[in-house]
Amino acid sequence: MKKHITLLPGDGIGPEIVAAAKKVLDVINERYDYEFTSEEQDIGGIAIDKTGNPLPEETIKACENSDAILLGAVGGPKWANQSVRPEQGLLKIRKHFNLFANLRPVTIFDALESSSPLKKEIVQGSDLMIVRELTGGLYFGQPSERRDNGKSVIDSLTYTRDEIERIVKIGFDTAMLRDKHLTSVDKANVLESSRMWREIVDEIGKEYPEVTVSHVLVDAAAMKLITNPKSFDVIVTENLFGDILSDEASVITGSLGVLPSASLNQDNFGLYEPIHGSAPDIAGLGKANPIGMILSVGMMLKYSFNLESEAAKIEEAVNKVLNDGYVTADLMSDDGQVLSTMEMTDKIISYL
Ligand SMILES: NC(=O)c1ccc[n+]([C@@H]2O[C@H](COP(=O)([O-])OP(=O)(O)OC[C@H]3O[C@@H](n4cnc5c(N)ncnc54)[C@H](O)[C@@H]3O)[C@@H](O)[C@H]2O)c1
Ligand SMILES: CC(C)[C@H](C(=O)O)[C@@H](O)C(=O)O
Ligand SMILES: [Mg+2]
Repeated sequence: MKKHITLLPGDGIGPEIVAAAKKVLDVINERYDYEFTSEEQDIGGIAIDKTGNPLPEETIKACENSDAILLGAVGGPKWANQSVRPEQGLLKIRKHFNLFANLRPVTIFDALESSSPLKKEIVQGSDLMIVRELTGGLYFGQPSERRDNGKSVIDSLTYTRDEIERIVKIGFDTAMLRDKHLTSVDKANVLESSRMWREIVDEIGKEYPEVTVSHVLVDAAAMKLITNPKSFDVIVTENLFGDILSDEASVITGSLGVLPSASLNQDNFGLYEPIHGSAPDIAGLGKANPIGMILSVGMMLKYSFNLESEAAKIEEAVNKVLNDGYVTADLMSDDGQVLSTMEMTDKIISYL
């Protein structure tokens, strides 16, 4: 099998974790006789510094000519107050490729049950999937601007029926492959968009009689997620709520650094990235946890290339490394051996 992948390291710890992903890809090439070629392109702050544009045309072209995209992270304090920001590059690439379906699995590794600040009996055995709408809602609404000489400001939340229907269907399809329980998270007690969302979930639910559906308001869902994570199987929700809830869910798994994601379009073309950001506080120190990035490589193998067993091998290797007591600095551990980004990567590779 031949595949070409565009690597977008981006900013902060992005280059460190994408180097880890590349190492894993190279090893998969050698051990399983695949031909995964790759090239690096710029996105985010580094692209602004070089070209003034957070998503240069050259990057788009390279991604268009690829079978999948792996992204590290974008952003950082250097660009936070500029009119052109790194995060715009990420939003643009998601929109350009119509990557509306963002899958964020939240699975706790046995060895990390004590790494969570939550009680072990609460997190033990947690396994849920957040299906986040990724190309609509507040992050893309127009107008979005300051008004009246800065005396007021507007951000707009719009969704079309089609946009809601397609992500809700992904939510139901995902539930069918799992425990057949879908929690739709909204704010229907306040927002019209959420009331329409709820109606559409109920309509589409009729086509999935085997799936039980719960509607939960986002504020209550935020509470329930960390008090009773095992009550969730699949969560389907709009862009902003999914962003916030997925970072919150990382508390269950011990660290933001271990959660991967897939952002897919209707043809299963995908961009794969850990859910965390560029972690400016630890950038360049070799402290970044590469697990979220490496599991994102696994998601790429599974969702874009149909290599399920190879994806499972990556997860198993991560599981074994953690079971043997190896951790990175972000994972609270009393007796674990703390490894750097590359040491952790090499350890995972040695267990592959
Ligand atoms: N997909 C993305 O590219 C993405 C996602 C989220 C945030 N961001 C951007 O990243 C920048 C920093 O944002 P932030 O600080 O709010 O969030 P962040 O996710 O970068 O960091 C939050 C905390 O988690 C830690 N952390 C994150 N990833 C880690 C890893 N792999 N290993 C160990 N520790 C890790 C950080 O050190 C920090 O303490 C901002 O510019 C933000 O817009 C980008
Ligand atoms: C950086 C930002 C635009 C991004 C988002 O909100 O989608 C990030 O927080 C994420 O979760 O991928
Ligand atoms: Mg986020």
